[in-house]
Amino acid sequence: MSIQKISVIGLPMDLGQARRGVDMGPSAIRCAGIIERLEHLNIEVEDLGDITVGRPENANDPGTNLKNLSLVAASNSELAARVDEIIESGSFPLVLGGDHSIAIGTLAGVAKHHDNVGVIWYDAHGDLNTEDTSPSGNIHGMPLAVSMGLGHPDLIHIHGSFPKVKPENIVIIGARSLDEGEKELIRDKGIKVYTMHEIDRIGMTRVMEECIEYLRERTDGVHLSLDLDGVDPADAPGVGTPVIGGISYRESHLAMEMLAEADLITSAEFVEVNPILDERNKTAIVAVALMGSLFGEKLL
Ligand SMILES: NC(=[NH2+])NCCC[C@H](N)C(=O)O
Ligand SMILES: [Mn+2]
Ligand SMILES: [Mn+2]
Repeated sequence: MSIQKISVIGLPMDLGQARRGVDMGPSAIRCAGIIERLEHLNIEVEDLGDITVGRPENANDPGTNLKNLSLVAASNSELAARVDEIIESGSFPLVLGGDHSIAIGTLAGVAKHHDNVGVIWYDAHGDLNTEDTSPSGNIHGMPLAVSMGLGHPDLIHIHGSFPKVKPENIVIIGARSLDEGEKELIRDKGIKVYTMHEIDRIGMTRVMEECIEYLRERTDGVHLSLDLDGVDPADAPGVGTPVIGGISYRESHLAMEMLAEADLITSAEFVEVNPILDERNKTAIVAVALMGSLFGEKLL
């Protein structure tokens, strides 16, 4: 089943982390031409605009070290409902962030439609912290744990019962910065991870072949959650938590083309584009090129 229609929706939220500006991500990605790019691919495209995000009155809710918990939770509930609606209508949800905490809402909306959803987490980080292990209190470091049902009740209960995703249905690609608690969780739950070591060692081609085969066997739909900081900061400098030694633009491009060929992905989000930290919108341009490839763009 190839994709007939894509619905683009933005969540311009920067409250899941400490560096302002990632709320301008959806706008930067539209400026880089995402809608026109997708329209060229003979797929019907609709742009649903952006979800409205509340203004933070004080950074911390009483009784928790999670920053902006109530606003992050509210925005994610709204996103979950919108993603749910998009899938219900037979369209493919393409979510533009925003910081990575928005994956909580996307996955909650997606999970409604699957018994066994798979996730590709393309990221320098694991985003597997809980309030007990987080070094920062930033919710963008937690969405994958939340989606497994681990974390604050206000987050794990968004849009339905938990867990949204089973640990054995997750593949992390590009990891090179993991906190101690995250490493423990990965070992504990047996989450499949291709760190930069494996990418260097066996190459992106084999990593993607293995990843595709692994998820095809066990899932009934696969969500791609692509954090632009998975890409090396030389190619994607406009991110709030850059980590050197990342996946190149070329390798990322290949990974997206292989996913397009595999016809495996059923929803996607591109997050953490921060135009304030960027160089002439380079990171948004990279994001748009990767989306083009994901949806089947070819040179010839
Ligand atoms: N989506 C991201 N960029 N996450 C970065 C997380 C960094 C760190 N592990 C933390 O918990 O704060
Ligand atoms: Mn990251
Ligand atoms: Mn991330």
